[in-house]
Amino acid sequence: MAADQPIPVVTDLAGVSVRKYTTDQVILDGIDWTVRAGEHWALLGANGAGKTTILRLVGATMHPTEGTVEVLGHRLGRVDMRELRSRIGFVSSAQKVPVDQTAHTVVLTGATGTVQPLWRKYDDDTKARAHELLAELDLKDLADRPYGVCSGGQRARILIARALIADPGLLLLDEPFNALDLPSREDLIDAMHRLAATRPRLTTVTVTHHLEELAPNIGHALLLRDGRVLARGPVDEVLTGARMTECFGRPIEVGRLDGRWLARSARPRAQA
Ligand SMILES: Nc1ncnc2c1ncn2[C@@H]1O[C@H](COP(=O)(O)OP(=O)(O)OP(=O)(O)O)[C@@H](O)[C@H]1O
Repeated sequence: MAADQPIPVVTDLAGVSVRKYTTDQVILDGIDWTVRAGEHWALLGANGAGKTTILRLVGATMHPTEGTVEVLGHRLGRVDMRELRSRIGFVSSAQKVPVDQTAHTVVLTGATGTVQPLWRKYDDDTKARAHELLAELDLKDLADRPYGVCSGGQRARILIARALIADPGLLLLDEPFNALDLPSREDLIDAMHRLAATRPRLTTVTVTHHLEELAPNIGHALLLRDGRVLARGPVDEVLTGARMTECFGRPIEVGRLDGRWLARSARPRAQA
């Protein structure tokens, strides 16, 4: 891309609100947010702040009550949602995957966007590509291992390979670190960092609860509180102690070491 060309917008939310139909409860309120190609965003906020709901909007699985959502050049409400979804990669620790299928088969199902494999649709190139992605995610030796016996960290990386085989214009990760032990977490962070380095146009949005889970390639953050944007922009401006304290409603200290983040909640000391 020439230096003077504007960077394409991957998703844009303007004045977006989501309300629960039955009770009129406000879930998201007046969200404005733009993600451009090649950016990596973290979505942070307390439980119930609205992170997953934002992911569902940009993942084209729901419509806003008010405002506009554009994803990969299409406005929700004016596009075939299923077709749009086929261009968006989605990874969630809650994803349902048949446990008896091998890691290689699970990756292949990403090419058809199906839970079960559609064998007639996978040519030799696609099968080879699934092996390449497994290798890229350090899972080369697991190709024939049933998904159900893979560890949580291996499963997360299999699901990322599954999402990447469709060459998505946008990759969404909903709490991919959920229930991972420390080595698995670090392997996944390394994998995300490597993927970003080798794919300059890859665009990701990761919902997470912990700053320690942010890979060094995450350059932007959106902080949500009670369905509203508290801050958005480059991580250096957004992930400050003051902003995190406001976001989570208790004193939080933030530090950074070699591109990684540290956060801890400082309880006010009891008076002696
Ligand atoms: N389908 C729904 N029906 C009713 N309320 C909903 C629905 N989806 C979300 N909510 C409510 O909207 C709010 C935001 O939910 P959401 O799952 O987006 O938050 P979150 O930030 O992802 O939370 P967590 O960190 O706990 O996963 C919560 O109060 C939730 O109970």
